[in-house]
Amino acid sequence: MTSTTLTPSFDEQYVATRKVATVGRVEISDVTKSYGANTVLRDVSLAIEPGQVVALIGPSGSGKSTLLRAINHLETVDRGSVTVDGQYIGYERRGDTLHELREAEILRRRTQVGLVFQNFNLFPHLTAIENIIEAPVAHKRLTRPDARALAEGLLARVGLADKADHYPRQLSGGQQQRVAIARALALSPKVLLFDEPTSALDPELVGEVLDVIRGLARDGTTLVIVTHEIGFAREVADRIVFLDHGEIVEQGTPGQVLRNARHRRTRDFLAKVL
Ligand SMILES: Nc1ncnc2c1ncn2[C@@H]1O[C@H](COP(=O)(O)OP(=O)(O)OP(=O)(O)O)[C@@H](O)[C@H]1O
Repeated sequence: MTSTTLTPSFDEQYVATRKVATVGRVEISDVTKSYGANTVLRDVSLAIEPGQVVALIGPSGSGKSTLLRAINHLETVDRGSVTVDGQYIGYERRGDTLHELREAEILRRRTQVGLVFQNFNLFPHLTAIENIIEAPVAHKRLTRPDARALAEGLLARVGLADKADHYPRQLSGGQQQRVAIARALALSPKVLLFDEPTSALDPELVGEVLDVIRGLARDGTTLVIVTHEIGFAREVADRIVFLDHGEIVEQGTPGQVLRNARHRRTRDFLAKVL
């Protein structure tokens, strides 16, 4: 009898180096959302396991950002629900019905889910380190000295220890985005959402932000990334979800979706972007 040693694919080797996560399970159940007559999400269901990295891809206007924002209740939905480790961010269940929580409680629960925007959203009048300090002081009741120590560690983690006292205008786009990621991490979120984190960057600055995201994936953070960077999605994601007209048309490993798409809509989209 002969035996064959299978060489693990790049994807398998990459996933094998990742830490095992136990928190950060996201469950999206039958989510439907309309703006007036425009239905932008239709019965979307998706379960994301702790530590999984999911890339959401799809044409402009397909509902990717809306779905991302529904995860941390920045967007309310018309039907369906989203939970993180079994907890609603915006609601509590009483009997058979969901009741929206008060703003203060929503903000408290939302700290479990960080969101990094395309345009960084840093406060221009605060330095890099001050931008990071504010969030844990406001939302985690950390003292300023403790928040500063945390922020210094996070700046080092994103490779910006020497830029702590720079204002956003003194930083490149890639550096600003790394400060925004450090700020999101300051609340120790279970899940990090990225809305096209590299699309506002000059091409030569994209790599440094992608490196930070790769590091987060290795550390076992649950990541949901809306991206037009199909190459990056292929490399970092465990699962690619293709959304079109508010529906999940297809999902699977990068190999399944990008090389062997089953649906014509997926193939047509990929033919345009690849
Ligand atoms: N606040 C809003 N009010 C009305 N319509 C909205 C609002 N936000 C989004 N939409 C509409 O919802 C649809 C989905 O938008 P969404 O931003 O989720 O798509 P997307 O896939 O992220 O697009 P893109 O790749 O261009 O960012 C679009 O038709 C958009 O015009």
